[in-house]
Amino acid sequence: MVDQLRMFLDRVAAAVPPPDLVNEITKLAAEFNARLQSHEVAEYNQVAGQLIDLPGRAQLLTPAYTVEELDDQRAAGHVRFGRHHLGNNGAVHGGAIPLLFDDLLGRLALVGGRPKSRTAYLHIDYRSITPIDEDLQFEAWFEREEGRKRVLRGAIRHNERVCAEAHGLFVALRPGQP
Ligand SMILES: CCCCCCCCCCCCCCCC(=O)SCCNC(=O)CCNC(=O)[C@H](O)C(C)(C)COP(=O)(O)OP(=O)(O)OC[C@H]1O[C@@H](n2cnc3c(N)ncnc32)[C@H](O)[C@@H]1OP(=O)(O)O
Repeated sequence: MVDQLRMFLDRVAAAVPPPDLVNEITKLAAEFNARLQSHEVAEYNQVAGQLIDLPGRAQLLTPAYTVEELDDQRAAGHVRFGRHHLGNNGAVHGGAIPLLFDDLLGRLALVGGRPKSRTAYLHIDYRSITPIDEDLQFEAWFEREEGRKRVLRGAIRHNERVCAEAHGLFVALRPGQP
């Protein structure tokens, strides 16, 4: 379902459909929304975002990224942004790139039984255009850990070319901290 919805968002961004098709799709979407509404659950029971083995944790907000290598210091894999994440002129929107890094670095910050943390800051350097519709490689790694503070870095590459780099601080939550 999530794969189809990701594709749907890409198609919506890319298409200029005739008015009768717009009306038909609007009715179908309204019907799906009504059917899903009757199955709504509380946040801690929801499945979206919890399916760690699916691209982007099955969370539509995040681009579909797949982790292929993971240990408690480093993660690597690939990501593909589609038309939904287009900024302009073939380049990924500048706001979609931190979405990937926040999720990826935040996820690595948890590995190895570390307690939950939240992003305190996330700095992005846009080094070159990040293209849509291309397989891109990413890497994330720990720079250092000091008490509750975890400093992580990440990079997205298109083959040998660095597209973007990230530098983030994640602070481990104290018991009871939301
Ligand atoms: C089967 C199950 C599968 C489940 C599968 C789940 C997978 C799951 C993957 C999740 C992946 C998503 C990851 C998204 C992660 C978010 O996006 S979280 C959302 C965005 N972030 C937020 O909303 C955070 C909002 N801010 C806060 O809550 C608080 O400011 C913080 C960050 C917790 C820190 O507050 P605090 O705990 O009061 O920390 P505080 O004592 O002030 O500071 C601690 C240290 O950090 C330093 N510090 C704090 N903030 C800063 C800053 N901005 N700059 C520099 N230093 C700072 C302090 O100076 C201090 O340093 P030391 O004095 O100890 O040297």
